[in-house]
Amino acid sequence: MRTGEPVATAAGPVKLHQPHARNDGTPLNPDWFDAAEVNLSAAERRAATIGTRRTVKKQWQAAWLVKAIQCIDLTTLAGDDTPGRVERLCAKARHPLRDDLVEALGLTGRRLTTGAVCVYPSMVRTAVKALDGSGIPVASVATGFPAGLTPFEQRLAEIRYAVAEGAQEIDIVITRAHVLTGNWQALYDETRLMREACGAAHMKAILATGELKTLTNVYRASMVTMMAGSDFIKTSTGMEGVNATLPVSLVMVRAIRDYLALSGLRVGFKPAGGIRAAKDALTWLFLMKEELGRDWLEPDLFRFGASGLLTDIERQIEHFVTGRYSSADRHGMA
Ligand SMILES: O=C[C@H](O)COP(=O)(O)O
Repeated sequence: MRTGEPVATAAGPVKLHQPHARNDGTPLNPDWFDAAEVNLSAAERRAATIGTRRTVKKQWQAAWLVKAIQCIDLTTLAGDDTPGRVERLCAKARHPLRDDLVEALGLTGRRLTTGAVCVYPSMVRTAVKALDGSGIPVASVATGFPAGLTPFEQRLAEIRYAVAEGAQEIDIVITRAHVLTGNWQALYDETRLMREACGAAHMKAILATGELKTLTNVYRASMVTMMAGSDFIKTSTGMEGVNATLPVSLVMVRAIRDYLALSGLRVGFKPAGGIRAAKDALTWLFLMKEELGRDWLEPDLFRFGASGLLTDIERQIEHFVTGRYSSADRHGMA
């Protein structure tokens, strides 16, 4: 490649994070989802074509990968998280690519960061301090993540705590039982109260789709949590047996499209859990572009929840720039 040539134009220019208007929700409208039935094999067939319909190579691929970096919620959610690990993660979020790669991509002097850093509530303060002045928001999981089965008042208190510590985004988990028993009113009411507890912080609702049994349940839960005011809907905690998949993502983005058509309100999407390959990240970006359009390729409406994805993206960009792969352990994360 010719070095120094700006690549970040194929999927659009590198833009500053611009939060979109919030989703204030609507009343619970069962008419919007009661009759919905999702055909599993049709969803699987359509999902299987997404990665095959478009191939991007060389500088175009590098540009899409830069876009993917900007949309990552760089995550650590492990029992052995330490302040030191969170600080290293934040340093990586500020500076996701090595200087020589940034220069070769022609992006020197441009702001290139991940979309956010995502941590447990007790790590929010450390992350906020480490990201000071960077403009990178801290996202906190809350509400008894990952199972979401602590007493409800404690779940709300956890949201308030994370917000008070400085989190600008809260990733809540829903009560799966409400979906599995079809108690949409309870799901709506709980999610509304969580949204209230978030205050000015944007709320992402984690559906834990691997535990919802059917794609029809995924569609209905998506609609109800959007009506309750979720700013994003998110596939998974990363801790379920099955996490982000393309068929589930397709159903959720179609729900976002339907909700937009019915309410006029835009909701973001966050696939999370098990997304580690740069190639897979590209497939998700293509899905967003095809199903929802260009606006859903920006961090205000699209995020990857991922702990390891950046490692592979950096390797692929290094390969594009130098023609060689280095081993993954050269791209330390946390
Ligand atoms: O929300 C983010 C997920 O927990 C990340 O999952 P991952 O570690 O499989 O990338």
